[in-house]
Amino acid sequence: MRITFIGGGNMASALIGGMLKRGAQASDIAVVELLAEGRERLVRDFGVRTLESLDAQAADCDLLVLSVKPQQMREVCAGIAPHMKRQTVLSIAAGLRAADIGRWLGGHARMVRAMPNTPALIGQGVTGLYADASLGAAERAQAEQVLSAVGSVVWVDDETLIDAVTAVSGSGPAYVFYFIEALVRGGEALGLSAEQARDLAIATFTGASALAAQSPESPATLRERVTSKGGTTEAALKSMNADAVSDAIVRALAAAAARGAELGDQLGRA
Ligand SMILES: NC(=O)C1=CN([C@@H]2O[C@H](COP(=O)(O)OP(=O)(O)OC[C@H]3O[C@@H](n4cnc5c(N)ncnc54)[C@H](O)[C@@H]3O)[C@@H](O)[C@H]2O)C=CC1
Ligand SMILES: O=C(O)[C@@H]1CCC=N1
Repeated sequence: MRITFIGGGNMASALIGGMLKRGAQASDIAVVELLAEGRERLVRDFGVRTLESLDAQAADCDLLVLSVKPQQMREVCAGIAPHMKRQTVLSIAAGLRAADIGRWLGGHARMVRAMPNTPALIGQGVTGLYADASLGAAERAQAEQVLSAVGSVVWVDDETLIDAVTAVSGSGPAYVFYFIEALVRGGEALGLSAEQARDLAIATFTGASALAAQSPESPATLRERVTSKGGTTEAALKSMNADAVSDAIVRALAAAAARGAELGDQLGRA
């Protein structure tokens, strides 16, 4: 499958890096990237063909991945609309609806929306996928092939749920890093070195995540197992509950999903 990325930034690099690690051929991948330093990095890191703007050869691909910022998408689509034929188009942009992107591409119908996340870089991403019910199985499989090379995939059958996926797992790595940063800060405040606190915090996240993934028990039960009556964990969780940390996280996810819908409304109007 020949794939052309439009936009070679953070997320496209995570997808390309993951795909190459899983055996994809660099010669099957082209990347249109506006910035010269971005193109140099893509060639150096991945050995893929790079271009400043789409040419006929790169447009003649099986899958066109739109990986620019939502605010850049409409202008980008206007530039590639004359090249559109039967390619499947995969957008990873937050918020933007498939129908609006299809319209900007001159009435293109073969659209898939995906919301990946950055652990794709090490093959441990998770992606939510959506396509209109009218899209064929072969086109769905093309999109799924890219994303499943860099982690697991979850299809949703209602496009609004992509904003929920964005809130949970698209943005989610940032919350995890935020939590790790807080653990490190707390550990340092208690006298550990930065390095010790970092090692302990990251290993705890890795271990607890793996335990949650492998155990038949729910996260709530696993949490209870750590929490001895009258012990240290109980003291910490009481403090978190007093600060309504769980509710704050639920509100944060609602803010992320609302921002996705707002981006779709604002940018899609154009
Ligand atoms: N960073 C993340 O964790 C995730 C990002 N996304 C989505 O992925 C998309 C890209 O995000 P990032 O990679 O983080 O942004 P980024 O800013 O790192 O990458 C966008 C790239 O597109 C290039 N670009 C801009 N206009 C262009 C044009 N006309 N032609 C060619 N290239 C052009 C920019 O120079 C830049 O390198 C966004 O729509 C975002 O919503 C989705 C899931 C996760
Ligand atoms: O922050 C953003 O808008 C993008 C989408 C999900 C992760 N990064």
